[in-house]
Amino acid sequence: MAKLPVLPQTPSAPPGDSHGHPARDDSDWSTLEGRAPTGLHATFSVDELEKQLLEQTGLLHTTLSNISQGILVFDAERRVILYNAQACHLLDLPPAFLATKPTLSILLQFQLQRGDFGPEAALVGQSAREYILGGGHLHPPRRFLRTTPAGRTLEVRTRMMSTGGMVRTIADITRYVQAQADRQHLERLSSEMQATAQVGAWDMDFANDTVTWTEGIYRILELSTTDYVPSLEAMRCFFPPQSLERIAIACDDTQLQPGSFDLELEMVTAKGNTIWVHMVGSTQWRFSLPMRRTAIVQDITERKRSEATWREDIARWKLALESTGDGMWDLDVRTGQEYFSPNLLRMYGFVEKDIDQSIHALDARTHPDDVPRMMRDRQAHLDGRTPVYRNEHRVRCKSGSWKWVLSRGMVISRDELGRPLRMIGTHTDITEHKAAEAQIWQQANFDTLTGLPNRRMLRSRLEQELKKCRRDGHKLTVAFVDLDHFKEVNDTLGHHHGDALLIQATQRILGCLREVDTVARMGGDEFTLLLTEIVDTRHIETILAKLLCTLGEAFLLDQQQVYVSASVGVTIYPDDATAIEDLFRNADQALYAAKDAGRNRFCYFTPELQHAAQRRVRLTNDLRAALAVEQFQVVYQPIVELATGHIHKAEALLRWEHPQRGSVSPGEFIPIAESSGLIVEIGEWVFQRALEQVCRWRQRLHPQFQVSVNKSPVQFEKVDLARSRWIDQIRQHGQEGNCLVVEITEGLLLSHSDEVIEQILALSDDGIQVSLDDFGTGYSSLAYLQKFDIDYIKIDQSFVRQLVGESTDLALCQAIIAMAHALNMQVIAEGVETAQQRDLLAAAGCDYGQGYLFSRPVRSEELEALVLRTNRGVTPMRV
Ligand SMILES: Nc1nc2c(ncn2[C@@H]2O[C@H](COP(=O)(O)O[C@H]3[C@@H](O)[C@H](n4cnc5c(=O)[nH]c(N)nc54)O[C@@H]3COP(=O)(O)O)[C@@H](O)[C@H]2O)c(=O)[nH]1
Repeated sequence: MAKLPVLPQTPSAPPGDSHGHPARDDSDWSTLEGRAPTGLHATFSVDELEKQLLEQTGLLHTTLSNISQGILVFDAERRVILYNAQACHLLDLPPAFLATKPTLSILLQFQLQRGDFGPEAALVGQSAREYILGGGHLHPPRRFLRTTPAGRTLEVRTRMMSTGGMVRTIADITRYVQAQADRQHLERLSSEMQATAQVGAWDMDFANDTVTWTEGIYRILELSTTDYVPSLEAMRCFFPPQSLERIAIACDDTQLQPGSFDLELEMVTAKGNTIWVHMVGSTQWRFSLPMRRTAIVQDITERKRSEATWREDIARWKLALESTGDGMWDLDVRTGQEYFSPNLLRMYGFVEKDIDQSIHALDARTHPDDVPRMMRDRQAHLDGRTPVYRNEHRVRCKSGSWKWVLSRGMVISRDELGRPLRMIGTHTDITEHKAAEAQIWQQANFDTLTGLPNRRMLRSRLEQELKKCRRDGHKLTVAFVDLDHFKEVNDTLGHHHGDALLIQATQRILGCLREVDTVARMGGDEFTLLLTEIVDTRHIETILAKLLCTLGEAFLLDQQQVYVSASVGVTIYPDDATAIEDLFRNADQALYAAKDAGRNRFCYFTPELQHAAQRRVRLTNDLRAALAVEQFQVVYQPIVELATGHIHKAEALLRWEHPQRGSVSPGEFIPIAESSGLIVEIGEWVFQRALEQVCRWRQRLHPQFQVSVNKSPVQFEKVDLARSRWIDQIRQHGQEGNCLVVEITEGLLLSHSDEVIEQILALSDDGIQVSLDDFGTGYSSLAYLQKFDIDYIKIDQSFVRQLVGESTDLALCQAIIAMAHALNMQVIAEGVETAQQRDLLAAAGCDYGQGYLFSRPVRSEELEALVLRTNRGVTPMRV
């Protein structure tokens, strides 16, 4: 601390001028400088006075050393005559420098050079910058602020003294300035926040009849902050009567005191606009009198407007939804209260009073089987996991009946945490739709005639059963059942009776099976059985034997007894195959084998059957190429007139010389050609060859020579209208229709197709004769044949083969011959291999014979030679 010189005393200080120049006032200093209290001169000696003075000087030292402000005292020449340590600290001046009593000018020079004021004294407040840069020669400002290079803010105050000197105080107001800045920042934030949130606050002091409100209220009420001073009375103008009434009830009701309030009110702004505010606050009461009321006010006009629009929208939606015929529901998710529209209530036969307006009302009427799924779906939507709620369930109506409804809905409002508040939706009556759906499902999966599962359902059941078998290691039997001769029944007795037979057959099949088994109708007369849980394969045989037995018994159709049998193909999982397609293919092959073996039996699938099937597939492929590469040949077998031994008829028979397999039997490839449809093209080719041949033979052998051509039923069914009719081609060759005989099978006659019947009759009209092949193996009666204009019937080989005197077969042959003749038909006996057969047949009056006895089927040249020989009187011989 510098030595303190004693300053001269002045009696009074002149007041400061009105321009802010420092006032001359040294009254404080007088105390500091140790002026003696009044009366001391009279009571104390000089020594005592000096002593007192020293004490006061010490006190002054101590005081100056300990105050927070820095002090610099200048004399009239502006020299530093007094300073304290705080001044050195705040101004960062070395005490030694001040001890030299520098003038103000030197001091400022020092500070300027050191950069204390920044370039161009930028760190000094505007009011003092000129003074500083002027080296302190100008009149000093009474107060200015400056920032130190270290970032502190100093407040510098200067007071002129009457002595001509001056006192300068320096205070560090950094913290004050910072706090000031923080406060301003907060105020700015608060103002912005109020503006953004459209919030304000007011405080009403009823005791002092004053109101204070924040800037936000000015904004909300569209008031200018400058020209409006709020008052309790004036505030009432902003509330319309209904709002004042509500305030009176909510805030001024003494029953509620001390009351907090939360109101949504209408207000009218200074510009006359009606707005909505949310007012939350409280009232302080004393002796039943309101003392003070504070409230936060938020402008919620926008929200109210959108709520109103939203309400209108909802109302419109409700109207629209109701007009669709759907029922509407509106659920308050938090309370569970639910509104049901008139349509919805009507849908279930209710009126409003019948049912609680609660979510539980319809939940309780929901079918118990549907509840878990419905709850899951609804919760998923409430939790925000699905965009919409959708569920189909049954609801019990007032009458007790059930209605299927499609319930759809959506959460339309959630709180700030995303929790659902409100959900609306509809109920659509889908009872009829469900019934139709069930019917469609039934039709898609079950056979309408028998009610049995159809092919599609069978596959699905089989998939299930195979899964179980895989899991449990069980075997499963797949059996294809085909009713033998069903087609004949259908064709002869009509579809109505065919249907009746199928229904009865179904009942019989079901009667042979166990609950666990499945029987499906695949279409027509084909059924499939799935025999599950078979431990011993002997059970399969027991079941199938029973099945064949029951299906072999007479069916009573409209008083008529009808007999059919069944052929069954059996395959076993997993022994034969594991895949569905393979099992089906196996069963089909086994069925084929059962039929091939004479029907009315069951056949197990064997690898050999598979090989045979594979062979059939290969033959089919080879057949396609056979015509083009000329692997076919037509051979002829004579048909001998039994009475004379003459030959003027022959049957054209097809032969296939396969390049690798050699000669393939027609018995093998004709069925393949039929099933593949190739028979149409092949048959046409045979017809062409036979026609060409008969033309030649009519010239060379006999003018009435006839060639028989086999025409498969498939050729009648798949008639190619683009091709010219056979009669046209015959005539083009200069022949008449009777040069050819068409051999048809009995089955074809049973067809009730008008087209087929027409074709058969057309043959006769064209003069082409018709021969009925394999007679006796089918169902046709001779009387029935009459209407088809049949010319010949060919007794099947099976009757001729065992033909001996007085046999049943002979009796049958005799009967057939007699009846045929009676009906004006001629008879050809097939398969005549012995002279005895020939003689018996001849004796029975049979017109013609065909068989190895006379000749095997031979090439045309050979037959020609044979005929020439024979007809010259040589007895026909075995070739
Ligand atoms: N749609 C067509 N079917 C045809 C055609 N060619 C032949 N077939 C049919 O194929 C079946 C087998 O015919 P195939 O092997 O030629 O046998 C015929 C004769 O060879 C045989 N036959 C004749 N005599 C005897 C005999 O004394 N013993 C004996 N075991 N077999 C004999 O009979 C078959 C005659 O058949 P069909 O008179 O037609 O009944 C057969 O069904 C043919 O019809 C063709 O071009 N188209």
